[in-house]
Amino acid sequence: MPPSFGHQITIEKTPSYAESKLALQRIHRFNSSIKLIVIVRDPVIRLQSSYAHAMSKFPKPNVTFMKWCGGNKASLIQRMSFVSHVTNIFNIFSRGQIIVLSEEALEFNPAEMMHQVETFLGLKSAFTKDAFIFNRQKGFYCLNVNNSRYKVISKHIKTDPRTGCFSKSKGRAHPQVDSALFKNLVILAQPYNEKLFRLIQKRFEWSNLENFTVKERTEI
Ligand SMILES: Nc1ncnc2c1ncn2[C@@H]1O[C@H](COP(=O)(O)OS(=O)(=O)O)[C@@H](OP(=O)(O)O)[C@H]1O
Repeated sequence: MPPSFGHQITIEKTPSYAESKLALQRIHRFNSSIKLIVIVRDPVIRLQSSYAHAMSKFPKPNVTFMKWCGGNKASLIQRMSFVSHVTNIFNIFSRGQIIVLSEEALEFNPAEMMHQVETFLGLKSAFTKDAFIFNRQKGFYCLNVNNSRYKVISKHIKTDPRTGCFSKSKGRAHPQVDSALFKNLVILAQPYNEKLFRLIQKRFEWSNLENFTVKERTEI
């Protein structure tokens, strides 16, 4: 951890820590009052995102999303279920130390989500609505480079200074998904989503059999 002054807080971002009980226990030993921000995502979209990530690192043109998912139900469930990881976090840390947020909230309402994070961390509010601007080409909210705080914010958050957007690796095109496969994935994920919602005592509007639609961004 880099040193920080009394008026600063240090933030560290390593998603894989959440998947390791040992890492969580070691973090607790390091600082038992640390605050944790857990961001989860619609698991079916998360799976598409993992595929896009894997293909960009090691391109395999013949490996379609369906092939990549494979027929191993247990392995798919393992990749789409977050509840066991979040249970570990809840068992090791007290509830007041943890905030569970969704990628969807970050993607579609970044100002509101940043406000929640600032409140949770006990910080003064810095991110107002006009700190963000929707970029049609990117398809995401980006930082508003014309906002008076952009200069300060951009010292800490790496974005393209012309657009205020994250790099190409954030917001990759997702694979087109066959609707039968999508439905099967939704069915597999749903019981684990419900367990997670019960644990965290809030719900996210993730793909389910009632609102069933294949969400596609762009074909790759
Ligand atoms: N504003 C904005 N700009 C760009 N990307 C955004 C934004 N808000 C949310 N997201 C989603 O964040 C996903 C990338 O998150 P991570 O940085 O944690 O992923 S990774 O480290 O690259 O694996 C990335 O996932 P993919 O779309 O699957 O690439 C985005 O969907």
